Amino acid sequence: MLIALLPGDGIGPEVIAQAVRVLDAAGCGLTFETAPVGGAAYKAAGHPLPASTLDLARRADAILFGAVGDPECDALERHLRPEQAILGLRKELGLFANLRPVKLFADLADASTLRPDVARGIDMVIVRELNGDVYFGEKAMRTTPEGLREGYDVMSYDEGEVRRIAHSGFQTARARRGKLCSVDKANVLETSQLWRDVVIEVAADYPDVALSHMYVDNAAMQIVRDPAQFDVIVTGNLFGDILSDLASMCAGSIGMLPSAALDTSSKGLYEPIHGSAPDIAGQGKANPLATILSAAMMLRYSLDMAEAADRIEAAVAGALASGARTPDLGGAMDTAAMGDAVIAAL
Ligand SMILES: NC(=O)c1ccc[n+]([C@@H]2O[C@H](COP(=O)([O-])OP(=O)(O)OC[C@H]3O[C@@H](n4cnc5c(N)ncnc54)[C@H](O)[C@@H]3O)[C@@H](O)[C@H]2O)c1
Ligand SMILES: CC(C)[C@H](C(=O)O)[C@@H](O)C(=O)O
Ligand SMILES: [Mg+2]
Repeated sequence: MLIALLPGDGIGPEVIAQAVRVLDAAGCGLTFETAPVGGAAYKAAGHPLPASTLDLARRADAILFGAVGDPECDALERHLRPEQAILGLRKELGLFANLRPVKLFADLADASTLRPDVARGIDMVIVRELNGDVYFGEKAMRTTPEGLREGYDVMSYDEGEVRRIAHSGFQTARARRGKLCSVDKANVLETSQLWRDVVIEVAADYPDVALSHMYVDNAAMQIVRDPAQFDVIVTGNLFGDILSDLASMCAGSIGMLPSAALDTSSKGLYEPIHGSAPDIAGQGKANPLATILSAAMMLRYSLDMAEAADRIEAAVAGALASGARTPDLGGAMDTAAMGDAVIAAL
């Protein structure tokens, strides 16, 4: 099995290195090919997503992605910025369904920003649409007739885009506790009204799943008030981006949340939900567990290696149970030492 390794920028290479060590230690027998992406690729090749990197991503059985984003690239034109690489990969490969599991490991209740009794209820998946929404609508800067600068980004979804992510949401819920909460802003946005209408239509195919709807502002509050009420959330690209960072702190740290970006085939891109964290890059402070858990998702969803995925997830739980903590979790362990702890638990 060929894995495209795209470490990217900042802490990306640091966390990817630990995931590769864990995959090797688990005896997965994978072949890795590495390619530059993001700011690193811009600096080396003049483009954040070089054709050779996209080609590797297309050839590989799965993609393991670190993070992109480099403050030195902030002044570039938008199409050359590092973040375009991850947006481009998701779009070019048609990876529209982003599964972001939010789970509290048994030993991490003390790291959650919620009271431990509330935090213990967290076990949900955020199913985030990845190929549409305000991310991919027409966008530009222009000057108004009054001479004012104006920026705009068009938010849109067509019903086909909503229907396919709704199916992902219902199928994810069906395989879990059978509860799906669709999150939108239908009280204000036409995009969201269409979203809600189509989700209700798709629900007819899933009579075994209990569907509810929630406005996104309320959802943000409810996730921190009582996360146990959620099984699966399905939502659009922007709302899912924001809610998943918010939910991560309920589970202890943004360094804990993995993700899978999937199409309808077995191909997938796996990445932590966090970014390149320039504030801690190069200091060994990054928590690699989100990336290690992303690698486990890759084994499960793309490589048909569920047993190895289970072992890696159990090893993460074991490392945490043994007291392993990076600084984001209130400890002092460095990135490689956390990798060591997972390998020891394996
Ligand atoms: N998928 C991606 O590649 C992705 C995702 C989010 C942000 N970004 C990019 O990353 C750059 C930085 O963005 P940001 O600061 O808003 O978000 P970020 O997720 O990089 O960091 C937010 C905060 O969380 C901390 N953090 C993140 N990951 C951590 C980890 N594994 N262990 C410990 N602490 C961790 C950081 O130190 C920082 O304080 C930007 O260029 C942004 O566009 C990329
Ligand atoms: C870097 C950025 C484009 C990206 C997004 O908004 O999707 C990130 O925040 C994420 O969550 O993967
Ligand atoms: Mg994000």
